[in-house]
Amino acid sequence: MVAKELSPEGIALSMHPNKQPKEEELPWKLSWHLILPRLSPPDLASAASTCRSLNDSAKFITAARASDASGGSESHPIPFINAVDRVPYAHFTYSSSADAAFDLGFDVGCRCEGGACEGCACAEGVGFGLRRECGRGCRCGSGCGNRETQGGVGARLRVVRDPRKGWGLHVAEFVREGRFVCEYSGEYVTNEEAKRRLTEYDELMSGGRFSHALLVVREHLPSRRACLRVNIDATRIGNVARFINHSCDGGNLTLILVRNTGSLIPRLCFFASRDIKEGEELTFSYGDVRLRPDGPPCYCGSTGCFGVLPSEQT
Ligand SMILES: C[S@@+](CC[C@H](N)C(=O)[O-])C[C@H]1O[C@@H](n2cnc3c(N)ncnc32)[C@H](O)[C@@H]1O
Repeated sequence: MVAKELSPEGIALSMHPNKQPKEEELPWKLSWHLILPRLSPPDLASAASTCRSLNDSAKFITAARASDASGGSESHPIPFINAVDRVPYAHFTYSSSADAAFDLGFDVGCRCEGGACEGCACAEGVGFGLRRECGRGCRCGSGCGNRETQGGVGARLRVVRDPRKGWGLHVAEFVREGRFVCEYSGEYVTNEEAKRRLTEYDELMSGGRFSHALLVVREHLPSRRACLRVNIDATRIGNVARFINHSCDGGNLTLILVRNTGSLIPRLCFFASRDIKEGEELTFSYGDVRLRPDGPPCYCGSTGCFGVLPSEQT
């Protein structure tokens, strides 16, 4: 098989796996070293099979990706640990916080000076399961104490492979009850787009070896007559929260909607619902199994496990 590739300069290159060019015949070598880090795992493997130097670079890139799921975006590396099979890491585009495209603008916000936001209107809670934090338009600045969930993940974490559940997120330190752990970051999608994607993901999942990370959360408005549905898809773009597995007993995390002042849509944030020991897996409840009793099998291992993974009706 001959792979025809295009270097960034637009030079078409023919690479035959059985006829390797000499190193000095590779004027495009440098370009490849810029391209390789952007390739998906299958494309990286394919490029690695063409010559020794690319193979060495690909190994280096694989090791770097496996050493930190966040690619340097968080304050601590979040390594992939796999004692189960040979999958070195999961590939996705890292985004440490959800899209801020829903902000009302820079004019909305508190006027507190020097980060003293205790008791300011931005810090007032808005009900059970809801919190408010200062936003982009607030004068207090990034050092303000009312921005607990805005500095990336709140604990040391690692991504650990399980033979039946795939990757899972574990804590690498003790986490006290109530502490912020991480935001569920991803693409905000409309209800229609969420339904379309869920149908597509269902089909892919029926073929095995695919799992998605589209989370649907319903926020009941204070009147309780209406509810706002938030769909966040971390399947392609997201942060390490996409690795949090389900537990039928509710797990050790509480999902809280956090609304930044001036932002229309809340962010979804996980807090420890109890003390969590170092090495424990982080889990939460994906929802009600009764919505879809024919869902995939659940392997949460909790004593009250329903045997079925809750999933959204498509
Ligand atoms: C948001 S992802 C979690 C990360 C996922 N394990 C991975 O490897 O990327 C959700 C998927 O994880 C798997 N999963 C999560 N909790 C599970 C459980 N309790 N039992 C079995 N599979 C689970 C299912 O494949 C589900 O579709």
